[in-house]
Amino acid sequence: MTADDDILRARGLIRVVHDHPEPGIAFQDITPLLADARALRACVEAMVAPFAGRFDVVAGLEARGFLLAGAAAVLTGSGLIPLRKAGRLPAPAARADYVLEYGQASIEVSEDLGAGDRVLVVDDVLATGGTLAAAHRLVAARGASVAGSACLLELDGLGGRDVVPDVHTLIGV
Ligand SMILES: O=P(O)(O)OC[C@H]1O[C@H](OP(=O)(O)OP(=O)(O)O)[C@H](O)[C@@H]1O
Ligand SMILES: Nc1ncnc2[nH]cnc12
Repeated sequence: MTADDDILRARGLIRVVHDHPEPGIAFQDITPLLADARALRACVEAMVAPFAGRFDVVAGLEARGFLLAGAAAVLTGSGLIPLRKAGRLPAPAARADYVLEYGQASIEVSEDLGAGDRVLVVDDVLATGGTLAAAHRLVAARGASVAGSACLLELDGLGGRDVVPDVHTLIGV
């Protein structure tokens, strides 16, 4: 089985949960995909592949982005920077506010993201693009640069690609 076969299979492992977390939302649940060793490895490898050698650290978005970012960091021998929901970091150094498909939120980063760092931003889902755009602002606020962005899923019809045109995504739903 090739890596492409594994990614095709990964697509079949996404569970759609209707009306979660609120009525009208078709929630794309990646839990079954994460539980499958081959699918998980193939997806993380394919997410980082276009950016090989071009980043120093992987920044992962809370919460589901952490799961993929941690794997991506270890796989590529990079450091890991958590971009946390506001109020969770003991010593935040910068903050960005944003709106998403079902609410609004803020994210923060610590001073461990430093000036000059080249950052690969990793998340599970691209929907409206609000989260990823906020992550880009946060990276810039620290004087670091975005080397690339990768998401496992891209939700069609929510405009995320218009907001962050260069994002690399694996599976469109
Ligand atoms: O493109 P956007 O419209 O910004 O939406 C994408 C974001 O929405 C979800 O985060 P959420 O904070 O809902 O959930 P989580 O804490 O479970 O990861 C998802 O994990 C992405 O981070
Ligand atoms: N419909 C959706 N399913 C899973 N994660 C999401 N993040 C934003 N919208 C989402």
